Amino acid sequence: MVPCRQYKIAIVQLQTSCQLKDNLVKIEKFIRVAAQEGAKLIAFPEVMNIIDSHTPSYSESDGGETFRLLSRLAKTLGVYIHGGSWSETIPASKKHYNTSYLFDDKGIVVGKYRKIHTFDITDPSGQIYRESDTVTSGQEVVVVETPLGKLGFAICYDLRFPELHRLLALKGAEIIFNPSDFNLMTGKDHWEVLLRARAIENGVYMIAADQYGQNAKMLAYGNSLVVNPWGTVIARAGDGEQILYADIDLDGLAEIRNRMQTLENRQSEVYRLSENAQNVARNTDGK
Ligand SMILES: NC(=O)CC(=O)C(=O)O
Repeated sequence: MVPCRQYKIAIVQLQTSCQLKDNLVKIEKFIRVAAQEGAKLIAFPEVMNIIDSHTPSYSESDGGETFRLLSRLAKTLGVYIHGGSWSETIPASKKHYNTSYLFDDKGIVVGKYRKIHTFDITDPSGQIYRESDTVTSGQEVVVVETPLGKLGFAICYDLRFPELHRLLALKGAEIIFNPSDFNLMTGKDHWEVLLRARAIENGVYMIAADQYGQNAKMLAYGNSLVVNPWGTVIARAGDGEQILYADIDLDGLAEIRNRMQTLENRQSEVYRLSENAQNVARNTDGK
C-alpha cells in the first residue's frame, strides 16, 4: 500500500457470543462491507472471536482459525485489519494472553500486542473481575510503522494507564487502538472521558471498537468511539452491532501537535517515564 495521510477507517462494534463459527461468519461479513465502502483499515473489539464467562474454551496459537480468516481477508481485499483481540495460547507453557494482531494488506502480521494490564477490579455493583486468574500479562509496549501511520496498541483496561499511552506516543504512535469489552457499570462514567483524555494528552487518534450488550462475561457498554487528536469525538456507535466510519487526517494531527507541543514541553529533568530496559531491548530486536 502506498503511504496515506488521509484515509477512511472502519470500526466494527460487535456482540460476540460463545459460538466461534457464528462469530467468524459475522466478522467476515463486516469486513467485506467495510472494504467495499472504501475503508483502508478495519478495527475490531477485544475478544472478537468468542467470549466465555471464565476460562477460555477456545484459544488459538498464531496461525489458528481466526488468524487465518483475517489474514486471508486482508490479502484478498487489500486492507489492513486490526484483530482487536482473542485468547492466544502458548502450547509449551500453557499460558494464555489477551492478544491483538495487525494484518497488513498482504495478509502478513505486522503488529502483535499482548494486553499488559489485566482487568482485576470490583465494579460498583460488587461484581469481582480477576482477568489475571486466566490471562498472563504482556510485557511489551508496541508501536508499528505502516503506510497508514504509526500505530500503537493497547487493550481495554490498559486505557486507565496514562503511562502506557504516553510511552506509545513517545515511541511515535499517531493512532492508538483500544479494542474493548468495556463494562457498562464503569463505562457509562469513564469510557469517553478516558478516551478523550488519552487523545488530548498525547495528540493521537484513539480508535476504540467496543463490545455491545450482554455477553458471557458482562453487560458491555458499546459506544465504540473514534476520538481525534484534539479530543473531539468524530464517530460514535449507537446500539447494537454495526460499522462506524471515520476519516483519519495525519496532516491535521501534525498541525495540532505543532500548536500544542505537549510531548516536547515535558520536563524530563524533573520527572521521567521509561520502559523496562529488558523490554526495550526485546522491541528493538524485533522479537
Ligand atoms: N473490561 C475491561 O478490561 C475494562 C473495563 O471494563 C474497565 O476498565 O472498566
